[in-house]
Amino acid sequence: KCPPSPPALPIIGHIHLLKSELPTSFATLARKYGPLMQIRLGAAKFVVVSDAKSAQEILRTFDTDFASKFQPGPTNYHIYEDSSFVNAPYGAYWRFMKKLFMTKLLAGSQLQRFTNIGEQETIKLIKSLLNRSKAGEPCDLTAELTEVTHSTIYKMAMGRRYSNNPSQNAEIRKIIPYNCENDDEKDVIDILLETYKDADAEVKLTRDQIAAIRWAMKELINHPNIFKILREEIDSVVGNNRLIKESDVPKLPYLQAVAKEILRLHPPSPFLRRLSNKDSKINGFDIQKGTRVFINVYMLMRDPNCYKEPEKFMPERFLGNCTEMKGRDFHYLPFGSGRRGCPGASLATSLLHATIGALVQCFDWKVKDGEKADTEATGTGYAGAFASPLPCYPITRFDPFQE
Ligand code: HEM
Repeated sequence: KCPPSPPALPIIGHIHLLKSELPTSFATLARKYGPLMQIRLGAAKFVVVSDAKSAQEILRTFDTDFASKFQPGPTNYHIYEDSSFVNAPYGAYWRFMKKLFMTKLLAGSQLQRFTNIGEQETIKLIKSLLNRSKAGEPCDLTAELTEVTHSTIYKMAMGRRYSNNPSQNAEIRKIIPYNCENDDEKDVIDILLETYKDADAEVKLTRDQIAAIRWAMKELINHPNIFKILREEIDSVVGNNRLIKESDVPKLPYLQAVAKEILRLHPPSPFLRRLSNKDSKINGFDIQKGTRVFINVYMLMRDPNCYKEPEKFMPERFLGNCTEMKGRDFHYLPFGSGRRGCPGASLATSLLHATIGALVQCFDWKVKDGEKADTEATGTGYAGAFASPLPCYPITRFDPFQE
């Protein structure tokens, strides 16, 4: 019993049924063809999952059987195909990297070091925006955030060897040796260097982080009432003589709710990708070994049976006991779930809190050429909204560095 499929055309399959925004196109088809459907894009076949029950079966009950990922593009053109941790097949290499991430890179003092780097970079961002504000200049917030995120990732990867000179960083990247072809000969350093040179990981991490902050600022500019509540909360906890810090966050539930709501409404990765390692049955349908699966988390996180007025930006839904979310883990998946879930989730959220908090604490925001920040829908293609420019004016309201 195979999942149903919309009528296909020869050669192109279902491409003609899709608009440029893939998550919403798949959602429209799923409403007609059901929570599990087969889609063919040219020669490539996929199963698209659109309900929490099937997602739970894949990500929890049969997690190991679906623990590999397929490459989103043609693999022949993937330069770092063999070294990518983000896309690595489930196996010894992935397990080794995962362990390294969880026990060394994203644990204990390293995690604290990353959080400190995040805080230093936020200070740099605020200082740069204060200068813009003083000069009465507009800024492209996306460009500023890109700069900060790149520099954060380089500092995390290179530690003390990182320099403040951008051209030197480019040089460092060029000279890192990368000639170990044979998997058996790789040592820890080779693998770490590969991870560092992993274009997928770097692009993805940079893109996700920037997309989330950019969406947060757009929604906050367009919802002055929510902006005001958030600022009042920050003022009441942090006071008015210093910049917000990561350690303030536990006392800032509204800030946490804003970040959660941003990731619900605008997940930087609207799809999770899985590749089945063996034949299985999901939600009553047969899924063959080798099937490529897209889980449409964009749709799950806008399910009207789970969220009241799902299209609206309402951080309140994540406050208090959060009854809306009880037992609904598989309706909230901005960081994925299971073995392949995002190991950087807590670091990412803590960077998100610090940056959004500081931007709200220090500035009023005006959008160039008009009242509202344009909130284009999901962004085109497979990925979430890419980092398009966000031109706006920061108006200094509080300068934590004033003597
Ligand atoms: C707002 C920021 C971020 C978002 C929304 C995000 C989201 C995601 C998502 C959805 C996945 C796929 C999960 C799945 O398939 O179940 C993922 C994987 C991953 N993320 Fe993140 N991420 C973010 C930031 C970070 C950061 C800061 C790091 C590292 C420091 C990180 C490291 C990774 C890695 C290594 C994987 C691949 C894990 C694997 O395949 O086993 N992410 N992320």
